[in-house]
Amino acid sequence: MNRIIRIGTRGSKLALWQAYHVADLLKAASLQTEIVIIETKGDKVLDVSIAKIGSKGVFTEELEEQLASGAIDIAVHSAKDMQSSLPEGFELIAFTEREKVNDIILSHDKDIDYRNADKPLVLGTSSTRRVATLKHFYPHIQTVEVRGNLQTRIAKMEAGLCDALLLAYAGAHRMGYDEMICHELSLDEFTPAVGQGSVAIESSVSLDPQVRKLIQSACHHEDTGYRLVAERSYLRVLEGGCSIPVFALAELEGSQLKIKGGIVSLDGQQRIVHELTGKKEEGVVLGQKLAEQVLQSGGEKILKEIKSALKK
Ligand SMILES: NCc1[nH]cc(CCC(=O)O)c1CC(=O)O
Repeated sequence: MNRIIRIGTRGSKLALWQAYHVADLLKAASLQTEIVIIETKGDKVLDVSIAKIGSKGVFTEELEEQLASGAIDIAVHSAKDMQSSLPEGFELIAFTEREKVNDIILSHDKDIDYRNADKPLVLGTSSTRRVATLKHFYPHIQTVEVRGNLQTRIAKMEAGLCDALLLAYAGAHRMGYDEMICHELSLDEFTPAVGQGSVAIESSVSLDPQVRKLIQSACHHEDTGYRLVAERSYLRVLEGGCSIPVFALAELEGSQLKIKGGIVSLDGQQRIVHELTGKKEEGVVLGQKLAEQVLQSGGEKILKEIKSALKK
């Protein structure tokens, strides 16, 4: 095909890494690509916490305008940052192969020992899931909010704001900071955010079906797809924006899909987790069932408390 696939992306280093990753996958399938950088509202308002501007679409709206006008064919995002329901007229057409899903602790100090309650530790993070999870399992750890891209966060840590950062492995790895990773956290305690570690490709529903198919066969990783469909179905029921500490991880065991997910209260006092297994093709239903179990066993009350706390 002679047509150039135009890839829209934000301009941050992580976003560009992801866009070039997708471009590489397309090129490997002999498709031509062009990268178009688009600034979003989320990139402009760096000093306000995302939980406060209202997370809905702050990093995606401008990209969607360009998708709708046909100026770009696809938009590339961290799958984790995508709302569970997209605005009408848009869809996720592919998920790239997921890498390690764990959260990690990143620091220059190799002696960080987060399990030792006698050793004071300040961790930088801006994820409510990570803060609440720390409060639950490691209440001795102090946290401080650190926003901005990874490079900015590391600079703030180096300036003394915190001893270490709590981040996704995927982002640290993509940005080339593997050597600063001092701990990989357990998936049972730090169950990741929905979609963590995969890159999502979004298009307008009116994208030429032939182009859509070519992009999917070049970029979509089937097993990752099964996992993310289930996790995103879970998230959709809980209406969890990125400011709500919900988590879910689906894993394949042969043709079976096992999904574990839950919610943790902001103060870390309550953490509800359930697990379900079913056929990998039934991810949507599994995710919904899991969400219902979590809601019925106390999750609903936690969710209400969180929503009213965030409004203040
Ligand atoms: N919330 C921001 C964000 N969105 C995607 C990643 C990393 C890549 C990924 O998790 O897929 C990160 C950084 C982080 O959570 O540490």
